Amino acid sequence: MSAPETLADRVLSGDLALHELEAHADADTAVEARRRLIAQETDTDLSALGAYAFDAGDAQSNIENMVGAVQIPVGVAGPLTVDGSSASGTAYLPLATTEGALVASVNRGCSAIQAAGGANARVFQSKMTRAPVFRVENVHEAGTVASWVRENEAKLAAAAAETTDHGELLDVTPYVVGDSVFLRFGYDTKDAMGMNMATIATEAACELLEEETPADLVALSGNLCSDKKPAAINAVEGRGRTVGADVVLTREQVEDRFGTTPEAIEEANTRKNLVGSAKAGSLGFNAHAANVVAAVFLATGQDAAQVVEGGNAITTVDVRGDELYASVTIASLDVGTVGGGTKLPTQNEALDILGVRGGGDPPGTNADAFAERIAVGALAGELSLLGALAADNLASAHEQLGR
Ligand SMILES: CC(C)(COP(=O)([O-])OP(=O)([O-])OC[C@H]1O[C@@H](n2cnc3c(N)ncnc32)[C@H](O)[C@@H]1OP(=O)([O-])[O-])[C@@H](O)C(=O)NCCC(=O)NCCSC(=O)C[C@@](C)(O)CC(=O)[O-]
Ligand SMILES: NC(=O)C1=CN([C@@H]2O[C@H](COP(=O)(O)OP(=O)(O)OC[C@H]3O[C@@H](n4cnc5c(N)ncnc54)[C@H](OP(=O)(O)O)[C@@H]3O)[C@@H](O)[C@H]2O)C=CC1
Repeated sequence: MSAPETLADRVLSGDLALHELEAHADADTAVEARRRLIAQETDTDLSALGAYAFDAGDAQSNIENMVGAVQIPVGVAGPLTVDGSSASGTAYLPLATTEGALVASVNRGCSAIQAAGGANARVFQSKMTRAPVFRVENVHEAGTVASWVRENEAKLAAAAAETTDHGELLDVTPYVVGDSVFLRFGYDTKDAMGMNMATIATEAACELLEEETPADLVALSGNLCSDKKPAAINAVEGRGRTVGADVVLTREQVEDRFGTTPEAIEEANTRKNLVGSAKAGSLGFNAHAANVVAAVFLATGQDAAQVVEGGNAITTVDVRGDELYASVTIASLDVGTVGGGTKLPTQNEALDILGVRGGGDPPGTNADAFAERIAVGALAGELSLLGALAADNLASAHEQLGR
């Protein structure tokens, strides 16, 4: 095994490629060699990047050309009691962020929800999607392929099942545009977010489809999935977990926690989250659901690019007599408690705070509980920010805490 300096010199001399270092040293030495080289080449001090708290070998399936790790401060909001289909009881919410005032705000929302005895939450659908695109001759052939798919879903499911123990093909929906056929495959991926699982399973199903029909696969992802892009299909049909949360607060709780009235919060929600979002052509009819989604995703090893879909949320607020009803429904929350970045040690610990590390019993229940806790966290964030806007103290809060 070579020392980091020797390895770095071999890369500089052209003897080794930058990405080949792990084949010539243990993972931590390879990372150190690469960091030295980049520091030298860029004349920088990268010692903070090198101060990370896990073995580089643990991250080998998560990163290539590793030079270190960035650290994001993690705070907690809560306690927060959830009555869900899988989540039950009280837990804290780990939030990784650099936006001052965010944790304080979510914490304030949590304290209001706690005063009300907790929030309800429910996963309505769990379906990760992958939508390949096929070339056909013309619309007649497109019709033939779509019909074959509708009649042979069981065969496609069997082909997909060959590739995974946990994944299950739920449905396949054909969409035709001229000589292109898109098939939106939807899978129950249990506790995995499921994007690798669904992609591998869909490839197997596509091989069968190409054997049995005139369709030619052009791309295994044809963007109707729709992964990591703002898309109405996810907002309408859902993707990953579709999950809702709601709570009823008394007038006293609203006044005590937010210094404003139920009527003022309702008006802020209507004019901002509903009318303002409609005028903006927004897909998300909420204030900042993505703030909570992003902070929990970073803390727990979710795929950060899928925050795009996690922002597909609608917040409703209604005065009911002398009480305030508030809800958040997230259409496409892509979460897992196994796989991807969830297995890294710090991310594992964050999942432990929520009590959802690893596979659930039965499978799928941990990721369901996780989704429900995120939805309630988003509700806490919505209530607090709407409260701050209604009481006109958003700017002053960020002057005090956020700078
Ligand atoms: C900042 C507060 C919470 C002050 O709120 P406050 O009511 O003035 O403060 P308070 O001292 O009376 O404390 C009330 C509660 O807030 C919490 N709290 C208070 N301070 C802390 C703290 N240091 N650490 C942890 N928790 C804290 C805590 O729960 C506390 O209760 P207690 O425990 O004392 O009984 C409030 O003004 C607020 O929430 N403002 C809104 C800020 C916000 O939501 N920012 C989110 C980011 S904005 C953004 O990114 C999106 C945006 C705005 O662009 C989207 C859009 O277009 O709408
Ligand atoms: N390939 C792509 O196109 C994309 C990939 N990604 C990346 O994909 C990764 C996430 O993919 P994902 O498939 O979730 O994870 P992994 O690829 O890490 O696979 C997780 C595997 O865990 C196994 N498993 C064990 N216990 C359970 C359980 N209780 N529930 C479900 N599965 C279980 C499953 O094996 P088995 O299947 O054998 O049952 C599953 O396939 C992330 O790193 C993400 O960044 C993101 C977007 C696109």
